[in-house]
Amino acid sequence: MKKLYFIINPQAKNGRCQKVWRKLEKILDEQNISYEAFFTAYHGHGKEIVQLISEKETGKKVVIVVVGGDGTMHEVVNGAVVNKHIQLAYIPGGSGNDFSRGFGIPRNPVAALYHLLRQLKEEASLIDLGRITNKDEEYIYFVNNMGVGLDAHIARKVNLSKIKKLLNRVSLGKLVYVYFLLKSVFTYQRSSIEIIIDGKKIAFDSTWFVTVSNQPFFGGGMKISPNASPFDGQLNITVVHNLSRLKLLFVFITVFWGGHVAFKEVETFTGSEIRISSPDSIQAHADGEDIGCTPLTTITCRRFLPILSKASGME
Ligand SMILES: Nc1ncnc2c1ncn2[C@@H]1O[C@H](COP(=O)(O)OP(=O)(O)OP(=O)(O)O)[C@@H](O)[C@H]1O
Repeated sequence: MKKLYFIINPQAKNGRCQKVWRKLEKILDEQNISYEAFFTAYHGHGKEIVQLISEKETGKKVVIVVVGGDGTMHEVVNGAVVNKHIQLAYIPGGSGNDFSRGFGIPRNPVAALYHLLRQLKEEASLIDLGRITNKDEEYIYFVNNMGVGLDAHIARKVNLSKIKKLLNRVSLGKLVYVYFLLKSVFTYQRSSIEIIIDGKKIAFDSTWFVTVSNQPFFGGGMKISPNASPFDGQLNITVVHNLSRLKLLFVFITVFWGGHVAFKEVETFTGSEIRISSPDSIQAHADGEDIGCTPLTTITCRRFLPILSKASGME
């Protein structure tokens, strides 16, 4: 049996993840499953805990299970990439949980735990990751998506918001992205952006955002990139530009089923190296976490991270 570690963000979903963990802990204890649990205490701690586990278990195969949201998964992924003997798994405990949508993991945390326990006996699947190089030449990996423009602006607002707490309390946490979109749509300043995809330069005026996806979902269930797959060695780029504020709202409704890609103002591309720059620096995010501003270069890291999940529809 592989050694099992849990990294729990007790603050995910505004503290409701603690309740989720208590349920999971009870099942693990009832089934006499041996594990160790660590709790994140601050932003960035998830990555540090992975390093700690890795030093303790040098060279041994271990499974690290994230119990939290996409932000915690992002931190753990960034710790795990340098330790090839670590396999990752995920139990949704956050507000958005797009990782579980994109990787076929049950949305119910208890069902996700049983799913994981079954997967422990199986081989892990190697998935693609995106790797961003920022202007300080630092690497930032993402598992879901990265973006520049309005999506990063909203991600920052969401992370700092009090309304998220309120919505989580009535189990509507994933609507927080919708709330901030509605708030930002009439004030956000669009920009010119230049993208170079595998050497081919494309310039866009009046751009709302550019999203680079490894899997289809963003922002708590929006199907921003319906064709993205973490197994194809490619990243999927979505550019929304030259669109009036009112029409953006209309197009936005269709993003929940991926219908937005039919609009002429929504352009999609695929590539394995994407350079994004702009005359003024524009906010960027990776997996919903603030990562500074443009210019940025993103590449695909093909079949880079072992993940324990093999739901139907996945390779
Ligand atoms: N103990 C802690 N106190 C405060 N913030 C923390 C703590 N542990 C982790 N964090 C930070 O909380 C942020 C949000 O965490 P996470 O994404 O897991 O939950 P969420 O926002 O509820 O879910 P989602 O991202 O799926 O919407 C992350 O940036 C993470 O670094």
